[in-house]
Amino acid sequence: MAQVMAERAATSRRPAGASIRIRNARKSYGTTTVLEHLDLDIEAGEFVTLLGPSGSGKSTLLNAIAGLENLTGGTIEVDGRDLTHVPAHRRGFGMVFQSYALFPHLTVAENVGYPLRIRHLNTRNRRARVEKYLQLVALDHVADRLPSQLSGGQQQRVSLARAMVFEPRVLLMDEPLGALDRNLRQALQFEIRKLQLEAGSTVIYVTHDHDEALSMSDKVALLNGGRIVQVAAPPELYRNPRNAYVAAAFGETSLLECTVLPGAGWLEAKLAHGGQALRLPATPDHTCTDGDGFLAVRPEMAAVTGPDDPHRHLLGSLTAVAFMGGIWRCEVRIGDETLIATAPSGRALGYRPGQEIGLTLDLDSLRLVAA
Ligand SMILES: Nc1ncnc2c1ncn2[C@@H]1O[C@H](COP(=O)(O)OP(=O)(O)OP(=O)(O)O)[C@@H](O)[C@H]1O
Repeated sequence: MAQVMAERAATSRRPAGASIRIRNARKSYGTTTVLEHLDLDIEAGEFVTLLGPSGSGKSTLLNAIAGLENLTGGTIEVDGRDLTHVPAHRRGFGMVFQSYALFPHLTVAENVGYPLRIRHLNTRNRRARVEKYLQLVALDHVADRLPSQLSGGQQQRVSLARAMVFEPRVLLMDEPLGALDRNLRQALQFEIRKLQLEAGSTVIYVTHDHDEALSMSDKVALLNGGRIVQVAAPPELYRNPRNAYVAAAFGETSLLECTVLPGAGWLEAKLAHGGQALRLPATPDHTCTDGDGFLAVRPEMAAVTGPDDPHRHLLGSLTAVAFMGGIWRCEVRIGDETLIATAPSGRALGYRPGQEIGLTLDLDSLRLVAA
């Protein structure tokens, strides 16, 4: 009962995450422009990932939100308050970096308690809070060790607990799992998301790992060259990419060059290589509705069949086959381009590389995208 009441009390004083509104953010170093006219809206309690290739401006944007970098122009509002010129230490955000940045001479518990000490929390409350967060990251059994006596994954969990212990409204993370091996990354991805949902904080998370972004986030902002190309929930980004860059950024996609001709209720995609054509339902999800673009095909949208199948949509030549457990992964040549298709692996494929095959396509899911 006491436990339930304590948990209720903790819940009732739990701070909700803050909302963040970035408008027309710009950053230049001399003549080099790093962020350009960037807008981003983050709702309270959202987990938003900044994803993009090296040099696309992810860290610069995160550091500007943290107050560690000054913008050249634009504004950052947090819960409606303009924080653009407020220094980092006054923003009260938690931060986690790839390098754990723990104090080497302090124990795990002292490291986690540090943000509370500088906020002058009394010893009793400090102890209780440190214990709670060490339990949350499953490290209460190593509270008295020094960071050097921990593994990399454990050290990163300490820095996570230290960033969360003062229950910040905003938690900023810059590639926090970048130095860890794959298995540990996956375990910690799950843990971070669980902790964030529990605490209700707003998280902005930088990564260049697409799978990490898709699996953890409420929303992903995909950056390229200092601009946000598309920001949306992961299923939306996956299903309805705005252009070929976004389509290629998530999962495997075959992009076939085509020319689009609009019709009444349909769009015709004339493939640039091989001379075949395809009619798709004209929905608002296509971003190329007239002229040159790409037909974006995910492997699960294209199934291999016989060349004489009356339901086939395209013809191609099978060039390679791989057994992937649940499916056969098939590389199919169409003109000069390659399309990845699948076939169920419950039975023999029945076709060998070099053979002509047919493809049936999920026409409702295919997208015609701008370059
Ligand atoms: N102090 C600086 N002076 C000049 N250019 C800089 C400076 N800091 C960053 N840049 C440039 O700004 C661009 C964006 O850098 P940023 O670190 O934000 O990219 P990123 O997407 O986080 O990349 P990565 O994934 O490699 O960390 C890069 O081209 C970088 O060279």
